[in-house]
Amino acid sequence: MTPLSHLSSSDKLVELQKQLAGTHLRDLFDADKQRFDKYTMEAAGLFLDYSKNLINDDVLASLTKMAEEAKLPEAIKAMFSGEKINNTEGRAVLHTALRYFGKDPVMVDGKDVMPMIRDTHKRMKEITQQVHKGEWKGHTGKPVKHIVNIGIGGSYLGLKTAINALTPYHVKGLEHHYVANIDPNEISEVLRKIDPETTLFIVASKSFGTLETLQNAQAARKFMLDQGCAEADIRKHFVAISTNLKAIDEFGIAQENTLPLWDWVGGRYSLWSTIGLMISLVVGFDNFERLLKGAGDMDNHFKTAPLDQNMPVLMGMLGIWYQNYFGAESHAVISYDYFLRDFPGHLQQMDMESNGKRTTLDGKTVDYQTGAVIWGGTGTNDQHAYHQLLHQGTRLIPVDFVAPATSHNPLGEQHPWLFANAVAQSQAMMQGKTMEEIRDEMLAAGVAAEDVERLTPHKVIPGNRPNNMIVPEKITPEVAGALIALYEQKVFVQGVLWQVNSFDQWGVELGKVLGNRVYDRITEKGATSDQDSSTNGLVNRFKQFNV
Ligand SMILES: O=P(O)(O)OC[C@H]1O[C@H](O)[C@H](O)[C@@H](O)[C@@H]1O
Repeated sequence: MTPLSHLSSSDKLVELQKQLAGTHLRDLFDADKQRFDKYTMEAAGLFLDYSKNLINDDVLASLTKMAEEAKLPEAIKAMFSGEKINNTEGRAVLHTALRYFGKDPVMVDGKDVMPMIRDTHKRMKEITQQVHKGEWKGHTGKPVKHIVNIGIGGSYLGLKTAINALTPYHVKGLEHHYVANIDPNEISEVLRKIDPETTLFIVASKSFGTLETLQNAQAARKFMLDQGCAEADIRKHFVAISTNLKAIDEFGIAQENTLPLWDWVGGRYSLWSTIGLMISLVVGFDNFERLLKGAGDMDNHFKTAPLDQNMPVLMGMLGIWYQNYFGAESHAVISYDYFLRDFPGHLQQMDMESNGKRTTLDGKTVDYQTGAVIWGGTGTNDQHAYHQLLHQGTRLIPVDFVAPATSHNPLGEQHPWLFANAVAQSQAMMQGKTMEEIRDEMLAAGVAAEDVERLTPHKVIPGNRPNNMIVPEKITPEVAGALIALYEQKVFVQGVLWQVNSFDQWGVELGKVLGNRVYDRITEKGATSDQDSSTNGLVNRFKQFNV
């Protein structure tokens, strides 16, 4: 347990944890038949059942009190109003402005950013329509049939998640591909599938300085030239998105094919920006706008709902309850929807790059745990893989199940079975199975008494494992937007309570710097001997096979 002792309301939570530690979720359900009615809520098309959490009214009241003490309402206001809350980079955090459709100005450094946002939406719509109508033509005059997003991290994970979530909305006749990794296998596979005459590459990079993206963009450019596209026609096949317009120019992408981005949009929060061009191309601009509107609805809820009826606040505070008061170390998100299969990967960057920090906003080292290890996957597949550990392992792993009530593909009884499995997993985690139940079941089935004794301990499932169920009616663009925004705001809530800057990522820099140094050693002649012995050895092994 690593309580947030910088907050005086934390003491009460320590006490409540001790009281609840001896209580089973089953008992909480038995004691209060209204538990479901009490601990469910709806916002922006998302229904949340948080009744299977180790909570009671006192816990919720104390968590709310702690959020107030941590000045969460003030922090929410500061973010939405464009204050420079990213204090290590001196930046505002305004991805929320990208999905704001109201009339009020949103000011950064004395300037309303809304007209710029509307201009770029217009531009995104134009590009999308040109491609869809076959007006955007390649160097041989053929319309675009393949679009390739070259980008990594925040310039890949979010847009891919949204695009796959919206599979039923994909426009016909366009193939979409992604190149993120510097591993040459990835781009080679994509280049093998596309037709150079009908391909449009989108180079998406906030900084336009990311190694992987620049190398892949150069490889794509070379491929086009090798395939007979003249240098002067390269512009017909490349669009670039970045804050760094100078670097785009140096790379050789025409200015008219460039979309801007702003430093107040964090990479992992950028799918709502021009980085989302790929989404607009794949699902159409109207559906992209619907995605933005859904996220905007969630923002509005987050901004206006009282803390104790606020979905991102509740989910954020419940996460803190388990990480800091029950000693949980990770948090799983499991979607019972094939189209949401990329969601956990996006959440990993969104959450772990945001709150994987150990220094408070004013430079002190924390004395409590911060960001949880986020992981997950797709049901029902994962039931046949790692759910064993969720049910009988030694660790407490809170889970969010995301399970839409209806499917875009109602095929026989498959969707009811899918949903039934989601609910059953949630119920099994909560209830477990007692020794008595197992014993009685086996005896009734005629199992020999000595086998009953031998097998019972293996079959006991402790239950009492907290979980949330998120049940939208269906994954529409609005719902997908609201769902992603829900988790973004949950991450924000936790960052405020943990007093960290959720919007920088200094930790990823060291690996990049050392990567350059190791690359220099790998490409220098002769044996390498000036690094630690492991680095020297590994570099020299590489050289042995690459003379
Ligand atoms: O969009 P880019 O500037 O190319 O950045 C891509 C990614 O690079 C870095 O690794 C950062 O840690 C990520 O936050 C970012 O999303």
